[in-house]
Amino acid sequence: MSNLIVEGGIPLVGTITPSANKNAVLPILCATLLTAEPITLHRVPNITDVRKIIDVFRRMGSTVEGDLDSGTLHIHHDKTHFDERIHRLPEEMRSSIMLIPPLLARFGVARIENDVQGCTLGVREIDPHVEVFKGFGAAIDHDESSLLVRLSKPMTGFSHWMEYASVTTTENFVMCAVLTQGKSQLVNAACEPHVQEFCEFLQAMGADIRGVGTTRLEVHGCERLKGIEYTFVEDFHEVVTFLALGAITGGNIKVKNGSYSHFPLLDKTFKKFGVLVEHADGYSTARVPNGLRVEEPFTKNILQKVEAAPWPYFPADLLPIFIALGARAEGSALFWNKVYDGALGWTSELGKFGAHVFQSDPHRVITFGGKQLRAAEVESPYIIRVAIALLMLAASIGGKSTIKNAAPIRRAHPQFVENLVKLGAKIEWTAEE
Ligand SMILES: CC(=O)N[C@H]1[C@@H](OP(=O)(O)OP(=O)(O)OC[C@H]2O[C@@H](n3ccc(=O)[nH]c3=O)[C@H](O)[C@@H]2O)O[C@H](CO)[C@@H](O)[C@@H]1O
Ligand SMILES: C=C(OP(=O)(O)O)C(=O)O
Repeated sequence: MSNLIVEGGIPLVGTITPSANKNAVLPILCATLLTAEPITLHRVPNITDVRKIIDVFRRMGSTVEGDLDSGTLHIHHDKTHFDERIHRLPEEMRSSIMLIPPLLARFGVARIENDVQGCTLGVREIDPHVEVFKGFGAAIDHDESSLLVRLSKPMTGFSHWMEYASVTTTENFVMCAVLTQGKSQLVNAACEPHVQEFCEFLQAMGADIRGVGTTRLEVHGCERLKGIEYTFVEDFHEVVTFLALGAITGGNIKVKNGSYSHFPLLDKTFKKFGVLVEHADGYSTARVPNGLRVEEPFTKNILQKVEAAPWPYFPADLLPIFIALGARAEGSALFWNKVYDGALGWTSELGKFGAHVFQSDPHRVITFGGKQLRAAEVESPYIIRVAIALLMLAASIGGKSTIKNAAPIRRAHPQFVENLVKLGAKIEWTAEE
């Protein structure tokens, strides 16, 4: 188990260039398998999920050159082979399921282990994915430990209305459709910034995808996709995380940000806690002029609230970051996770810091902020952004705190602790994985 030891109470100050968004990088890495031409990627983050995918590429005979220290990778899937009896796709990461469409397109078969759960946020269904694979003409065999997907003839165009806007199912739908003859349509598609970046990457490869950024996608299949060179944009999760870290520690972090257009609702949510975000000259900054304080709603008998749902709502993955702000800010706020049914149990850990947070049902917690907090030893579940939320509180409180099991941070944020040290934090890992 990897733990983080934090000597808190130090305002974090400085300038940060965020990494790329794990949830754009991983589907894009999977999509590279859709072409046998060389692909060059820049700003690839050195995170555990990326290393696992690269490892499986190499085991399948693909060439992956370059290195994750420089962030540039040259990927060539020209000698790639796949044997479903030998090749196990990476487990404990949700993105493994996005290797299925390119493997199907190239080899007509893919097998994935059941454990493609990723963060332990509650139920993470595979049924919507199965529905998509079947819709494109695949047959599914399911045993206790794995899912075998097979094609006996080329995929055919498919029109589908999803029950809910699932991110990875949308990406899988698009990957099935881009090389399938004819037209495919998806209604209730996810449109998160990472889904948009992923579709734009495929468009650059030559895919005909219409409606990117909306909930209706239309894909016209093409014969082949070409190799390209691509540079990842800054991760909005990381931009938000560093702004929040600056705000909660009473510091000031200037964060490089190339995508202000995604920020209006995020900025508004920061403002609910007294944090004023400004964007100028390619950077974002946050000020807390009157201390962390929950903005009173005008409507009587309601709490200030943050409501997380599929984009363009506030993103569920960022909820823990704002729960940490809520636990610190004077006043009460309701946090409502409309996506996951098991993503809030960890909030009981906040009590160890002396925070008052009440879970009213599987989807909602209320923070009663502004309490006197103390350093503590807390344990993170296997949820990336929760390890960060616990770290945020620890960094804001004087004294030494321990975040046990903080390793999930490494799934999404390269050099995270090193970056915090550069900003003035006293923080270190205690045990290596
Ligand atoms: C690799 C990757 O990109 N992972 C992200 C992706 O996971 P992932 O694509 O697995 O998440 P989904 O969008 O499928 O949603 C996850 C689960 O939430 C429930 N659900 C979701 C939406 C909804 O309207 N109703 C509903 O019930 C379902 O049980 C579903 O299984 O999107 C999630 C939701 O933004 C993020 O937390 C993950 O970080
Ligand atoms: C939940 C996350 O990732 P995954 O779906 O890969 O577990 C996340 O990125 O916060």
